[in-house]
Parts: sequence; C-alpha cells; structure tokens
Amino acid sequence: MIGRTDALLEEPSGLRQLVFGYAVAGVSQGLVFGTLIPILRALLDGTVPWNWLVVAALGAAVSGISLVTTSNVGYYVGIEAVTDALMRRVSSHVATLPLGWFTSARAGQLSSIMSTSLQNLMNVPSVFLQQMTVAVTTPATVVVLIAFVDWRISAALLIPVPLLYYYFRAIKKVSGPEHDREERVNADASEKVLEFARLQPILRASGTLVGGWGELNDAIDASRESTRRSLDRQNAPLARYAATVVLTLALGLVCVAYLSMGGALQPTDAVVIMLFAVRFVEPLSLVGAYASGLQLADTALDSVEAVLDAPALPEPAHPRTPADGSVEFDHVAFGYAPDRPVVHDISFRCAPGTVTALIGPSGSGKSTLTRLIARFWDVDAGSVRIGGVDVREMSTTSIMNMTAMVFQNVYLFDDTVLENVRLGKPDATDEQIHTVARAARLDSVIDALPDGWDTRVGEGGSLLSGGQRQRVSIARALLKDAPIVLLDEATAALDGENEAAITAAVAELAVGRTVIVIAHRLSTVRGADQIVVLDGGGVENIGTHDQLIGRNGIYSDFFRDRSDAAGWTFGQEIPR
Ligand SMILES: Nc1ncnc2c1ncn2[C@@H]1O[C@H](COP(=O)(O)OP(=O)(O)OP(=O)(O)O)[C@@H](O)[C@H]1O
Repeated sequence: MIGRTDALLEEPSGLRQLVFGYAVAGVSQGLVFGTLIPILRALLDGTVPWNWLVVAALGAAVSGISLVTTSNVGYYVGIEAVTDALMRRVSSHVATLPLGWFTSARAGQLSSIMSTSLQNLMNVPSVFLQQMTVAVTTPATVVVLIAFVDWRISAALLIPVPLLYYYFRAIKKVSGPEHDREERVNADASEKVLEFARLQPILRASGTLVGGWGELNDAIDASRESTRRSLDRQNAPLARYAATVVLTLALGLVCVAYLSMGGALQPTDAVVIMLFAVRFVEPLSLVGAYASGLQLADTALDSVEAVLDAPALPEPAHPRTPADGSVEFDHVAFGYAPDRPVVHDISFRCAPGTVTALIGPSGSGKSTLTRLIARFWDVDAGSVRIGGVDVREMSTTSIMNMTAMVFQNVYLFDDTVLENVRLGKPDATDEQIHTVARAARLDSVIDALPDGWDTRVGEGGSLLSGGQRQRVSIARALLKDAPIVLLDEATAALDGENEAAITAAVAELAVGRTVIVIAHRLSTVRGADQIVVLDGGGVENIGTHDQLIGRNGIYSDFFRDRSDAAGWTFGQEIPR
C-alpha cells in the first residue's frame, strides 16, 4: 500500500518513516515486557533491580514519545501528504482529460473518490498504520525475548503464524470485491435518492408513489443485501483467524506447562512467560480485523489509480493556429467503443460566419459531431479541422478559445447571475456583461429577479427556468466572443416569451460567427445557410431548405407527410 501511494504521488509520502516510528514504539513496548523477567527474578531474590527498572522506564518513555510524535506527524501525513496531495493529483490530471471523459457516471465516480475514498485514506497514517505496526512489532519482540529464556516456547508460538497470515490474506481477498460491490451499490442508491427527489412531481402525478418507488426500493434492498453479503463472506475467514489465535495461545501455554513440569523452566519464569504468551496473541487477534481496513485503503487507491490511468488528451508538440473560423469534417469516422462506429464517412464544410443546421433522427450522431469539433474525443478516421487545422494539431486552449458551447441542460454554478455570465470571460467588465445580457435577452430576466444581477441561481441554476438558463448560457457565449458556436437548441417546450427571446438571442449569436446548431425548430432550419441531414451515423443529404425540398430524401418526406410543419420540432420526430 505504501509503495502504491508513493507511486501515485510520484514522490515519497512519508509513510515509510511513519512505519519506522511506530515500529520503534512497538519494539520498545515489547522490551518493557521483556524486563519483567529479570525484575521478577531479582525481586524474588530479595534485591531491588534498579538497572532493569531504569531500562523499563526508559523503554516506556521511548515507546510513549515515539507513539505520540509519530501519530502527530501521521495526522499531517494523512491530511497533507496523502489526501490533499492525491486530491491535487486527481484534480490536475482530470483537467487534462478529454471532455468526452466526463459522463454523468464518471462525475459520480469522481465525487465519490474526492468525498469517500480519499477521506478513507486520511486516517490510514495516524490510526490504521499505527495500530497495525504496533500490533505486529510488539508480539515479534516478545517472541524474540521469550527465545532467550527457552527457544522451544517461541517455536511453539510461531508454528501457527503462517496459518494466521494465510487467513489474513483470505479476509483481505474476500473484502476487496465486496468493498467494490458495496461502493457501487451504495453510489447507485444515493443516485436513486437524488432522482427520487427530482422526479417527485412526475411520480406524484402518475400515482407511482403508492407503496414507494420501485427503483429506489430496489436500490435500497441491493445496498442492504450487499452489506449483509459482505459481512457474511468475511465472517468465515475472520472466525478461522480468531480460532487460530486461540490455538496459538493454547500451544504456548501447553509448552510452558510441559517445560515447567519437566523442571526446564523456573516457576517464576513460567508465570511471566504465560503473561508474555497472552501479550503475544492479544495484538495478533486485532490484526485480522485490520485486513478489511487495509483492503478499504487499497480499494481507495484503486479508484484513484483508475482516474490517473485515464489517458490525457495528447497535446501537439508544435500547436498550429487556425486561419479562420471555418469547420470541416473530412471523411470522419468515430465510435465510443472500438469497432462500433457511431458516425462514418462524414464530410462537409461550414464556411466562416455561416449557420449549419444538423438534423436527423434520434441517435443519428448530431451531438457526437458537435462534440468532435470541440475535441471531446479524437476521431478514429479522417479529420476534423478548424480554420484548416486538424483539431489534434491545435492546443486545447486554442480549441476552447475558438469555440463556445450552448448545450441543452445548461448547468449553472450556485452563484449570482452576474458571476455565471462572467465565466464566459473572467476579466470582463460589468459594462461588457450588461451589453451581452441585453443581446441575449437576459435583461428582462434580471429585471424580474429579486436581487437583479446579484440573485443567486441555486445549485445547477435550479432557481431559473430552462429557457432562462439557456439565455444565461447564450450571454456567456456572446461574452466569450469565440468565432465558432456549437449550439444544441432546446427541445423542451418553451413559453412564448422564452421562445421569442431565445430565437432573438441566437440570431445575435450568429452574427459574424460560424454556428453549428442541432436544430429542432423549423425557423432555425429554414434560416440556415446549409442543412446537414444525418441518418444512421452518415450524411444522408446536404443543402439549403429550398434545395432539399426539391430532392428525394428524409427532409422532403418530412414536409410531404405533414401539411402543417410550422409547429413541429425536428430530431426525434423525423421519420426513418
Ligand atoms: N458518451 C457516449 N458513450 C457511448 N455511446 C454514446 C455516447 N453518447 C452517444 N452515444 C451513442 O451514440 C449514438 C449517437 O448519439 P448522439 O447523441 O450523437 O445522437 P443524436 O443524433 O444527437 O441523438 P438525439 O437527437 O437523441 O440527441 C447513439 O447510439 C448513442 O446511444
């Protein structure tokens, strides 16, 4: 575990030094017990063993001081050198990962690493490592000291040790997958609780709440079942370990009794060694329980390792600068899983300052294409170019500077509206923010808010409506003033005011910029400079509204089959 932690941190964490400090405490504790033999012998001879008493006092002092100082350093190592340093490593690595890595499952995984896994590691240096090291070094010292009196007793005590080690490994082995399973099942249950809270209006309206919500009940049952199963599976090796500890003590005591009956052991020595034997097994009995804790720390390191192993987005050695804001797909193929392409042989060009509408049935690859432009993932074949430069030859900063994204389900920070817009350009003045707010038709929203610009938007922007959140997102994009805008038009039914405001705001956004829009509204599609119709991950047709209407294909079928197209939304409704 220590080696893995040091490897993950790429520098020594200080855990080895801590083990050394705790070992000094454990050995000195064992030596203090060892002085009992000469002390008792001297007392029975009627002398006061001052020298041994001094040794015992010194041993106790060394043990106490090293235990206190090492565990104090352990707190520091746990908080700063391990937990904090790993959090920083994870955060800085995550910042280099492709945006496509951040699925909602990964976000949950990341949050669980930062909150639970790394917190589990925090106590390892000060508590767990201390208990474990002392529980091993004290009995080890005691057994060596017993050997000075009679080696056969030490041998008897050591016979079951390999068995103890075997059961220790067995407990650790079974608890590994169980911890993983428990972590997954508990994360799922927490996710379901959140979903249950969010879905309240729908669940109540549909009467699904009678008898509880099945999915939540199932998740809670699975969580309980997983904990029960985990305890069950650890129970057998734990019981075997405990029985072996008792066997060790019994062997030691039988050996002492045998030797003292044969006269090989003085009665006083026999009594003290019996005490030693008890002292030998006492800490060992605790070690079994530490196996599960050690595995918990290993599981935490596994999750950290999984994130750190995710390959960073390769940055070009010599980044190139795009000539303009054009976007071009050149025979692009891409799939989320190897050998399962989601889009294939995609080729089209969006000239600078034009609007391209992407339409097509659900799952045809519209979102995937917009995200490939911002290099959420790298293509499997072909090339995505911005201003004539392959995005893989551009620095991530340059791609981010060139593109602004206005997607559905806009996430806002739990801060004021002003600060949420400012994110588009952190050094923007309030005046610049007010100007883009007017263009994004956000000013009317601000006027109606209780504290105007200083109104907090709640977690994720929950205090604003979907349409209002999208206006904030458009204002951000306007403030950023990137030459390329990737837009996913809202599919949700918007009220008249939001609909008109967003249409006007998008029109502002389109002025002088290259816009690639996943279009759901007829007005957007009609007004686009080119419409790219996708089907089954390929380009089915490209042209303007007038051109496509005159050709056979999905687009003209759509208009022919429906007489009143004005109120339709594209996307899911396009027939195959
Ligand atoms: N992160 C992902 N991991 C794996 N598969 C994905 C991922 N995102 C999308 N897909 C799959 O890729 C295919 C194309 O999805 P995409 O979201 O690009 O289509 P779309 O045309 O935008 O669909 P919609 O109109 O429903 O949003 C679908 O089969 C989808 O299930």
